[in-house]
Amino acid sequence: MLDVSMNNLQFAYDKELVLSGVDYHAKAGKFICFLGLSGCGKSTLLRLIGGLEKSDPEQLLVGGKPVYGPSLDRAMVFQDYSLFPWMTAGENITIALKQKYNRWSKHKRKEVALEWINNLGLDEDLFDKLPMNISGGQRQRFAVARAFAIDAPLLLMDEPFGSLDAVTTALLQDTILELWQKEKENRKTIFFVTHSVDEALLLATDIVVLGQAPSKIIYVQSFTEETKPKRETLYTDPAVLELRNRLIKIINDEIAEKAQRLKEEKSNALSGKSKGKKPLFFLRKKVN
Ligand SMILES: Nc1ncnc2c1ncn2[C@@H]1O[C@H](COP(=O)(O)OP(=O)(O)OP(=O)(O)O)[C@@H](O)[C@H]1O
Repeated sequence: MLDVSMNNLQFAYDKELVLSGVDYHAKAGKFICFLGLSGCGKSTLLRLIGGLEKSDPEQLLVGGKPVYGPSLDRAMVFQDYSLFPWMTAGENITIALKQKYNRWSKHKRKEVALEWINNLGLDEDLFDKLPMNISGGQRQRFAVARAFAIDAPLLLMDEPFGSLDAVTTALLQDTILELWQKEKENRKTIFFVTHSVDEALLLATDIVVLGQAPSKIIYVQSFTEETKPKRETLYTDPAVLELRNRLIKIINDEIAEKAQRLKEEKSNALSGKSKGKKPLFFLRKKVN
């Protein structure tokens, strides 16, 4: 179980400021879904937590410690390219197990991998196939199986079902929820990026909406076990319907505001009235 603290977290790619001061504390065992406009910095935030980008060590703490790089404590699942294409789907799991549990025998690694393949509803015959020879849904199941198999206390998922069909997505959403809920007191902390308000409503204990870049958090909605929306009542419960409308309005307002800002910037540029944009000096932080 790991908690995550973002303290005025700022980040820029070269001179492009993406996060302008994110303050958030995720308690261990929560399922946090990030929503926000395309380009607002959701994936960047996930990459920072995962240690794939470097932040100021004081601005981001995982389990109370600064993030200096990737770690087996933080498993990641991306929308695409989640598996190494040159290994079989099964080896993608066993290699991760070898890294995490280097004393385990080959037999034990395969046994645990097969157990997780079964947990994800996959046919064991797929173990020896290359990722290119199985379906997109099966690849994502293998990626999720790998993430759960190494038992990382923190799971980072970036639109993991974004390219899958609706039925496969629904099945995988239910599987993830079931696996996460099953752990009771020892639940993983999950950060999950999505564009779908419904997906966030279905999965999250906490929905966090980021504003347009350079972004900050503009809205947070937390649920208890009792108030957390269920699939059966996602489209009938008046409280959930009201919340869905509120979230959609927040996002639509951001879209309208961004469109207006871009229009003004374009018109200023055309009329030569550039406001003299201030240069941004928030460069990628170097951590040694
Ligand atoms: N490696 C990179 N180098 C430079 N700029 C980047 C890099 N990755 C992302 N960006 C820029 O940072 C901003 C935030 O990107 P990010 O992918 O975090 O947004 P997002 O909210 O996840 O978007 P989407 O919902 O479209 O996936 C964008 O303007 C993007 O162009």
